[in-house]
Amino acid sequence: MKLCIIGTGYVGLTTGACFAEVGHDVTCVDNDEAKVALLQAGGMPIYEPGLEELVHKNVAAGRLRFTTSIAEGVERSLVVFIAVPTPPLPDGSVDLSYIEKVAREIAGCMTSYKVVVDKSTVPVRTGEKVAETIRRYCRARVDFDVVSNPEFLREGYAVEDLMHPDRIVIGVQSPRPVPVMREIYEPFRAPIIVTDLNSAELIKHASNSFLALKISYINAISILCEATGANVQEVALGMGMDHRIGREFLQAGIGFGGSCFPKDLSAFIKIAEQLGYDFRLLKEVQRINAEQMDRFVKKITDTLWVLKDKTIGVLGLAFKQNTDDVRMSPAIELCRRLLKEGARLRVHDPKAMPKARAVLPEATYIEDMNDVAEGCDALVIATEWEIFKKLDLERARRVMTHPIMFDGRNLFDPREMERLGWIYKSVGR
Ligand SMILES: NC(=O)c1ccc[n+]([C@@H]2O[C@H](COP(=O)([O-])OP(=O)(O)OC[C@H]3O[C@@H](n4cnc5c(N)ncnc54)[C@H](O)[C@@H]3O)[C@@H](O)[C@H]2O)c1
Ligand SMILES: O=c1ccn([C@@H]2O[C@H](COP(=O)(O)OP(=O)(O)O[C@H]3O[C@H](CO)[C@@H](O)[C@H](O)[C@H]3O)[C@@H](O)[C@H]2O)c(=O)[nH]1
Repeated sequence: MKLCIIGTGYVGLTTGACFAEVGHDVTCVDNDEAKVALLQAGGMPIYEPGLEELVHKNVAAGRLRFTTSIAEGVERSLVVFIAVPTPPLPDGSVDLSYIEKVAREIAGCMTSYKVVVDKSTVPVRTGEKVAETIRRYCRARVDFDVVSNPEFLREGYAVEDLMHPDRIVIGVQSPRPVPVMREIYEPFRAPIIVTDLNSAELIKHASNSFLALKISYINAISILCEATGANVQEVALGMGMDHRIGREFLQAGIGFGGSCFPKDLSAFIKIAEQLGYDFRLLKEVQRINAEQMDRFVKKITDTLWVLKDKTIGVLGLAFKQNTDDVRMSPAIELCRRLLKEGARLRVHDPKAMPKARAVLPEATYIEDMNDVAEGCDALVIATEWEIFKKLDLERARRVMTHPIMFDGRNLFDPREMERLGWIYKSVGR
């Protein structure tokens, strides 16, 4: 099937590569000329495990190409996916100007029937607006369908999630585009659910908000664990073994971040408000998340007292492991808080240092994680990278002024750390 994806970011690029991998003919469009030139030259704008090989392989096979021209992509394809940003406005609502602009541009160059599929995360009722806009701006007066097909991939695991999705959601206004959408997804052998447009849009915001709720829930439980000497990881394990609860998204830590949860939560609260419902449950999820960071910073200041002129080593800058993405990263937020208190920072991340330098220029960037501890008054673990578990703890202890570690992601075993001579503080244990 001939597909066009408008917006070649995390979602557009990874989705485009996976569609090509299963045999579709894919044109990825982006208005960022530098990004398109980089991709055309064989470069990669993001780090995502397995993506580079997939892109190169499918470009070489002639199934995947990059362009800055929406007209070219639309002309060539039957199905046009929209994967542009839907960033937050200052009041928490969604900036839909990217979606509206692209809808107008698609309409302007349609000369035959198209299925226009929204993959960006949007407020309920956006699809209806997209359909209205296309109808209004389509000079050729051709027929079209609008579909909502939300994306559930996780950064760092995007290829895996796209190739083996839990489910595919297809929201439609009529049955007409359903066979085409089924044909696109047939090679992925995943359950497909067909809903109305509004339900599909709600599924995305409701899912992300529920996952964020799960994290805030376990973070709240971590407070009770600290107050009683219980261990939040054992509590999470015991809860999660009930299949109705599930083990995932019960990792206590310094809170959730990233380009999705914080903005989607604010958006959903705003959408609910506009629909006449005060979603207090989700406001509490936000509050717990913010307080989790406050509590962790307090843990550091309570132990180190004055941070001015102290040197702190921070391991992790990405908003989670396996990615170089630092958008709304709790690790970056933590670094800013420590800098504000006057601390000097020595920082390291396996993949995110180039992107972090742009938003956190004040820190000293260290190439080898085992060199970070040199001369530090404390070490902080801010991102859950597995590789940090291999840190040379003996060497770190020797080169620090004091062997103190604040583990915001519970990577180490508290008893083992004490045995090794560390003052070790983690979350909920
Ligand atoms: N990042 C994720 O893990 C993820 C997962 C699921 C859903 N989403 C949603 O998908 C959407 C895209 O997110 P992302 O992380 O891929 O964003 P991104 O910023 O990485 O990529 C968006 C791309 O769209 C391009 N763009 C903007 N306006 C354009 C236009 N008029 N024409 C052509 N290209 C244009 C930008 O240059 C950019 O390359 C958002 O709604 C997001 O909430 C993101
Ligand atoms: O038990 C957990 C799980 C995650 N996190 C944090 O939560 C944030 C988000 O993690 P994750 O959900 O794995 O990453 P994203 O790539 O942002 O993916 C989420 O947001 C995407 C964009 O909407 C959705 O497609 C995905 O389904 C949804 O998981 C990160 O800061 C994690 O450190 C925790 O603190 N504890």
